[in-house]
Formats: sequence, structure tokens, C-alpha cells
Amino acid sequence: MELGVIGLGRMGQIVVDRSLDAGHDVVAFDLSAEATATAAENGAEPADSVADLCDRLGSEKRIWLMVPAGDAVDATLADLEPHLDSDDVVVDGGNSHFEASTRRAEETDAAYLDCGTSGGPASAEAGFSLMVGGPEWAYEALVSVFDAVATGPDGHDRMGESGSGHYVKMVHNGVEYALMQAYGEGFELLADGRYDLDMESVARTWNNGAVIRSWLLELCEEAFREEGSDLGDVADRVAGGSTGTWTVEEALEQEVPVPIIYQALAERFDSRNEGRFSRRLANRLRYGFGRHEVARRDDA
Ligand SMILES: NC(=O)C1=CN([C@@H]2O[C@H](COP(=O)(O)OP(=O)(O)OC[C@H]3O[C@@H](n4cnc5c(N)ncnc54)[C@H](O)[C@@H]3O)[C@@H](O)[C@H]2O)C=CC1
Ligand SMILES: O=C(CO)[C@H](O)[C@H](O)COP(=O)(O)O
Repeated sequence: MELGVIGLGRMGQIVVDRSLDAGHDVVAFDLSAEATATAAENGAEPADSVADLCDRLGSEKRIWLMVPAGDAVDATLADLEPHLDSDDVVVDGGNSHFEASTRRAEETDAAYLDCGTSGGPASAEAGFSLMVGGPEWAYEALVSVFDAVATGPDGHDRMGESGSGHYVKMVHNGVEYALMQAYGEGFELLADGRYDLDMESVARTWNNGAVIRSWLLELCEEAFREEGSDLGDVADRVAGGSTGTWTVEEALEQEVPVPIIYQALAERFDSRNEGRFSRRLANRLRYGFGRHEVARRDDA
């Protein structure tokens, strides 16, 4: 199959490489000429604009977007739209909000597949897990590409109608936050607890047969191996948070309790806080009602 790929960053280059490896022809475009050149070096046909990419693909276009979620997706679709008709299929493999995906599916002339992609750049060799939403015929038309980009035929499936792929990926990310938080708390107790432990050894032992073994735990093992048992100079600030926020917002809307996912998200936000106002107020209120001593900041 001939596949157009737009967005050739950490994830898009992998879509290109795995598609080429499986024998597909790829036409590639990125706003960054350097990224497009890298794809060309790997065997893709370079395009110098969205219009050029569409010209090179001809009719029945199959196009995979791997640009940042949000405005970049809308901007790319606006450029694509004059070149699309109902025989074409556009896949958005990024972390778009599911409601943005259902809106885009309604607005475009092409068949639109929202594809949640899990695995990250670390899965370049093994392949991704792909959660796809949208018209069945369009999913079927792209199966050989999904086989190539995913771990294989079991690494992708059609979740349902438009929006469902990104909905499932959103919840996946909420679970990811909660698992990271649970591992973090366990290792924190071990690090601050009664025994002098080698964290890499603990993680490795757990990864071999323990109930809680997982890929995230393998990544814990790797982190301790590379950074040391005390994580060296790794800061206690965690970036990101959009997909976890969406999960919690949707849980509130559906009235589904997700306290663990919410707590993991709150911990992430808290990690970016220099001195929590609520704790400072609690400190001062104890003086108010009990005349307890107020601890003061050194830097005030
Ligand atoms: N990095 C990760 O672990 C994962 C990322 N994702 C999602 O995949 C998408 C891409 O992520 P990354 O590859 O990590 O980002 P990235 O920042 O590495 O690459 C994005 C690429 O898109 C290009 N780009 C931006 N706007 C463009 C436009 N209008 N037209 C053409 N190219 C444009 C940029 O030049 C860049 O090369 C995002 O939605 C992200 O949330 C999903 C799963 C895992
Ligand atoms: O989707 C992912 C993993 O599954 C990506 O790594 C994503 O960038 C995570 O973003 P955030 O931590 O802000 O939710």
C-alpha cells in the first residue's frame, strides 16, 4: 500500500520505518525539513508540503497524521481538505481528545479513523498497541498498515464508532498515571523504610514472576539501573497531565468514581508546586485555634 505520513517526530518516524519494513511505500512530510530528510534517508519519498504529499499519493489516499494533538491536527486537516474525498482515509495516531476526533470525523470528506497509540518511542522495534475508532470499511482498508505499525495482528483492533479509539487511549493513560503512582509509592516506602535495599534488584525480582510484573516495572528497573537506587539527580517534578485531566473530567461527567487516577493526577500537579498554599494555611490555622507554634519559611 502507499501511505502518506504527516508528522515525523519521535512517533511518526517509527510509523514510517515500520511501514517501510513491511513493504509499504511511504510518502512523508513534516514542517521540519530535517525530519522529512531523515524519513527520506530511511526510504520514504519526501514531500515538501501537504499538497505535494497529496499529489504524490493520487486517488484513494491513505494518510497517517502523527502531529501534536490540538491545533496542529486542525491545521493539517485544513491543508488536506481540498485534496480529500470520500474514498480517502485519514488516521490520527496522536493523543487527540475523543470529542475533537468525532468533530473532525464529521467535518472531513474523508473517512476518519481516531487511533490511540500506546508504546511510545521505546516500542520502535516491538511495535505499538493501536486502539482504532471510526468506519469499519476504513479500518479494514488500513489493516495491513496497522499490522505493520502495531506489534502484529493482535496489537490493534477497531474499538467501535468514531471517537472510541481516542476514548480508549484516554482511559489507558489514566490507568498509566495510576500504575506509575502505585509503583512510585511502593518504591518510596522501600527507599525510606527499614532496610537498605537495592531498588534495581527489587524491581528485577518483582519482574520475574511476581504478581505486579509489568512493562512499567521493567522501566522502573531500567531507571534504577541507569540513575541509581536513589534516582540520583532526577527532580521530583512531573510534566504533562492533559490526558489524565481528560480522564478525570470524563469520569466526573459519567459519575464513575476514579479516586486513584484522580489522586495520581493531583500528585503530578502537586509536584510542580513550590510550597503548597493549603499546607501553609493549615500550619497557620493550628496557631489560630490551638496556639501551636507556626513553622516559618527560611526564604521569607
Ligand atoms: N511520545 C510518546 O510517547 C507518544 C506520543 N503520542 C502522541 O503522538 C503525537 C506525536 O507525538 P511525538 O512524535 O512524540 O511528537 P514530536 O514532537 O516528537 O513530533 C511531532 C512532529 O510533528 C511535526 N509537526 C508539527 N506540526 C506539524 C504540521 N502542522 N504539519 C506537519 N508536521 C508537523 C513536528 O515538526 C514534529 O516533527 C502526539 O499527539 C503525542 O501525544 C502518543 C503515544 C506516545
Ligand atoms: O500517551 C503517552 C503514553 O501513553 C505519551 O507518552 C503522552 O505524551 C503522555 O502525556 P501525559 O503524561 O501528558 O498524559
